[in-house]
Parts: sequence; structure tokens; C-alpha cells
Amino acid sequence: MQTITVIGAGSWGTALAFVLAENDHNTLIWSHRQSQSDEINSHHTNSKYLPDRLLPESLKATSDLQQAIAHSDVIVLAVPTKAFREVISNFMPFLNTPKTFVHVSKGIEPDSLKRISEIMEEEIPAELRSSIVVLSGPSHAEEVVLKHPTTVTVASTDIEAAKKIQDLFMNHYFRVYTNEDIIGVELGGSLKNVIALAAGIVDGLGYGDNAKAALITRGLAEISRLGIQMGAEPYTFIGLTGMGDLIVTCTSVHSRNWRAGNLLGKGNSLEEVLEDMGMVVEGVRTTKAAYQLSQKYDIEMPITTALYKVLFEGLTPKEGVDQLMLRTKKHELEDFKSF
Ligand SMILES: NC(=O)C1=CN([C@@H]2O[C@H](COP(=O)(O)OP(=O)(O)OC[C@H]3O[C@@H](n4cnc5c(N)ncnc54)[C@H](OP(=O)(O)O)[C@@H]3O)[C@@H](O)[C@H]2O)C=CC1
Ligand SMILES: O=C(CO)COP(=O)(O)O
Repeated sequence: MQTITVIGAGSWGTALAFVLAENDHNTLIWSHRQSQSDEINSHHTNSKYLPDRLLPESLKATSDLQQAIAHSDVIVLAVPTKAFREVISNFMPFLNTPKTFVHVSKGIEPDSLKRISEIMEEEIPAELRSSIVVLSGPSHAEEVVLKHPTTVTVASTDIEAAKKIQDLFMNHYFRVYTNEDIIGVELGGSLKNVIALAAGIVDGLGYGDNAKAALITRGLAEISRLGIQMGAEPYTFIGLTGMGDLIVTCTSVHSRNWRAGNLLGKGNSLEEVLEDMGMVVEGVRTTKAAYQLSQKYDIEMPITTALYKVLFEGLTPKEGVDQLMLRTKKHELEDFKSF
């Protein structure tokens, strides 16, 4: 049995805490809302994020950040990308010894263009972190707490740390692989949200499976083009955190990114959609970051560019699709010939 803290009690933090507690680890989840930690302790539920699911009685919650950090040497960070710097700066006064940090968030910060592990390296001094591990892959929280078979990858440049985290999470319904390619794993997990928004849009427009398959496949092509240029291993993109997560996010009604895109495709404004969701839609900010990355690295990312124009420049979803279909002729494997 290990002692573990999960920071963030939304859908994913709660589902991962569920797995850890079920694996008999002494697990403490931190919510920034006292009412939510009270609910988890008293009723063993998190009705806002995982309605109708009973959590293990052994799972304890707190809204005291000092207690949460002191609880364990393994800290799982499960807050939206947007909240990352703020949450770290809030716990820094309580961090006195080096810990292993696992992050599970899928986003890239606009403007700085940092991946989450890079934000962590910036915000947490090296002497206070033993290692940084990312957990990612095709995994909707709603299915994990039903104990439906799920596979994810843990990545770290410190493979021993990745193996340690693999051991903590593995069980009969949650299978964990390791990978050293933290760049590829983080980029795949973040950029698939952009493609999932686009997939929701084409469904909202009433287009069919052909359009969806085109987006998934050509989405993977542009994600890989950028990722390889940024130093990722090409094969990571055909793995769980690339193709795997694209499939699950582009084809599932559980996906908040797909649902948001669907509402956009049906004619709702971005403001209306985000208000309606009530949960994080990482793909919106990440579309901005991905568009900026495509410009910085001079990589063609047509789907990302069309979506950027729809989200931020007033292009209609239908015009976005038309622009994609009427691009100049291409060879399918352009840019991949050398691999
Ligand atoms: N849901 C899923 O199935 C999966 C999600 N992920 C990733 O996990 C990350 C977290 O997503 P998820 O749990 O789904 O998001 P949710 O929207 O379900 O929950 C977000 C949680 O973070 C809290 N939060 C927001 N801002 C702050 C802040 N400034 N300080 C402290 N807490 C804050 C929210 O609190 P409040 O209720 O007050 O808003 C809420 O508890 C995302 O990057 C997502 O891409 C990855 C794999 C699967
Ligand atoms: O990352 C996810 C599944 O792997 C969850 O996707 P959404 O954030 O779109 O719900």
C-alpha cells in the first residue's frame, strides 16, 4: 500500500482517485471546494462530476491544501491546464521535500506554448521534485468508474519513476503502459482535443462517418508533423496517446470537446457553448496554442487552422469544412516519406 494525493476533484481527478483507492492505496483527494470534500467524506459521492457513482469508502477528501501536500510523496495533479500555474503557486509554500509529480492534464498553454511538464519544471524548483510523470491515453472518467477496460500510458524521461506510477494504477480494468517520450505523449493528448472539437462540429453539421474518419486520420497526420518537428518519437502518435485518444475523443458522447464542437456545428456561439458545458473544454485554448505552434515551427496544420478561424475569427463551421476540402492537391504521405 502506498500513500497518494490527488489534487483536483473534477471528473478525472475523482476517477483516478477511485482507481487508486480501489487498489488499496491510502488516497487523499483535494478539492478547492469544502462542500465537495465534505460530500466525498460523508456520502462517498461527487455528484457534480460523476453523478450516480459510489466512491470507495476508503477514499478521503480534504480542502486543506497543506494537509493534501503533506499527506504523500506522490502528488497527482488533475486540474485544467488553465489552473495549473495558480494551483502550483498555492501549494508551493507547503512543499518542503522533493515529491514525485504525476500530471494528467491535456492542454498546451497559449502564448508561452509550454506543455504541462514544462510549466511544472518552471514553477517547481528542481530540488523539490524527484520526477515528473504524465499519465495520458484514451480514458473517459465515466467509463473508468464503471470499471470498463481502459488502457493508458505513463511517460517520463525517468523510466523508473514511470514504472513506479504504472504499479500504483494497474489493475484488472486499468492497464498502464510506459513510454519515455514525454513530448509525444503530452502533444498527442493535448492536440487530439483540437481534432475532437472539429469532429463534433462535422457531426453537428450533419455530415457522416466519412467526414469523421477523414478528420481523425488527417488530424493524426498534422499532429504527427508538428510533434516530430518538436522532438517527439514518430511511433508515439500511433499509440494510445495519439491514435487511441483521437478515436475515443472524436467518437464518444462522453467527450466534452466533441460535445462542445457538436453544439458549435449546430449553430451555437462559443460563449453559449462554454457556458452550457460546465466542465473544462481544453481544446479551445489548445487550438490557439496549436495554431501558434504551427506558425512558430512553420508546419501546415489545416484542420487546426480552420478551427482557429471558426473559434476566434468568425469563420462559419460550414466555411471551415469547405476551406479544408478545397485546399490544393496533396500526396497523402507528404512530409512522412523519410520515416
Ligand atoms: N474527464 C476525463 O475523462 C479526462 C480528463 N482529462 C484531463 O484532465 C484534466 C482535468 O479535467 P477534468 O477533471 O475532466 O475537468 P473537470 O472540468 O471535470 O474538473 C476540473 C476540476 O478542477 C477544479 N478547478 C478548476 N480551476 C481550479 C483552480 N483554479 N484551482 C483549483 N481547482 C480548480 C474544478 O473545480 P470547480 O468544480 O470549482 O470548477 C474541478 O474540480 C483536463 O486537462 C482534461 O483534459 C484527461 C483524461 C480523461
Ligand atoms: O481526454 C479524454 C479522454 O481520453 C477526455 O476528453 P474530453 O476532455 O473531451 O472529455
